[in-house]
Amino acid sequence: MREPGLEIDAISKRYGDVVALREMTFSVRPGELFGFVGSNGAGKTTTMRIALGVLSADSGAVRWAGEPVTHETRRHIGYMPEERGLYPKMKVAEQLTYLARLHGMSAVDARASAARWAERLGVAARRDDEVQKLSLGNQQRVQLAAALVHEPRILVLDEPFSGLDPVAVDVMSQVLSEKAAEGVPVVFSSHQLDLVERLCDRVGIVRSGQMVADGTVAELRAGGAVRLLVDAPEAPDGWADALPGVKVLGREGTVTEVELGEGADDQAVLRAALATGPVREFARKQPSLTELFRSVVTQEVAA
Ligand SMILES: Nc1ncnc2c1ncn2[C@@H]1O[C@H](COP(=O)(O)OP(=O)(O)OP(=O)(O)O)[C@@H](O)[C@H]1O
Repeated sequence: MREPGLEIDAISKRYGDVVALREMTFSVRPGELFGFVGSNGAGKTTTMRIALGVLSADSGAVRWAGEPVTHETRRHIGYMPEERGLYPKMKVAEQLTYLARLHGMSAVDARASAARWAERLGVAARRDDEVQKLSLGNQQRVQLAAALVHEPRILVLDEPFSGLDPVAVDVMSQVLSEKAAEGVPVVFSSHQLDLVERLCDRVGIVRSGQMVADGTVAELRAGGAVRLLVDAPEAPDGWADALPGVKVLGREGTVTEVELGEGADDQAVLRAALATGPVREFARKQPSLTELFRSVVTQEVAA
């Protein structure tokens, strides 16, 4: 049996009349990079805060390696809060060392770890500067160093990529992949879906406080509708409109994009295209994570 890792089991949470989470459920295995995506207000931050224990759930459980998460377990979680949490007037190295000490490291180990992570995240030259004097992107690098400095066994990061320049995005991506390769379960939220698609082993899409899709990008694709690209240069406008179960999504130049509904036949689309003249291309289109996400969010509006 595979190690269970971090399990979020049927967590519900209300803020007064607002239902923030409804039986939110997912798990992140050791060594897995899990992308947590959803619209604004879908419940990602609330879930992460509950996993960390800074907020309590109304019901449900958070487990690590099959056991309820305790105060002791939480010392081994590296957390990057959305609201960020650095002391503005403390110097970079001082702050990282302090946070490592707070998680139980010896003074010597804490200093060494602070220096190592400052170097790795490209802020070593600013080690003696107050955090408030750094640019926002550099503050964010320090924030990631703060989440990593005590060598956590679990990483929970709330929008770690927001506001970073492309070089910092690369550094952050590498660090997260390395941590996962060391066996750490890594969960992070992001609205940058191209990045999530590139980086993550698994993705969870949250809608209105519930996990509505959870799997590898390939698995999520398999659950979505089939789309076809048909390049038929002589086809008149509307050539595919009357085909049963077929929805025309658009046409660019000579290429028409269609979506196949329940019971629709791709061969019927091909025959209809050939009836108009030559067909230069007839292919299945792989939807991007952004397109999959949009279709889930659209279902929300339709529901
Ligand atoms: N302290 C609070 N008091 C009242 N309602 C809250 C509070 N915190 C969050 N909410 C509500 O709970 C819901 C979930 O919010 P949450 O911040 O978890 O979403 P999110 O997915 O992290 O959003 P975003 O992508 O915008 O950061 C929203 O409806 C939000 O307005």
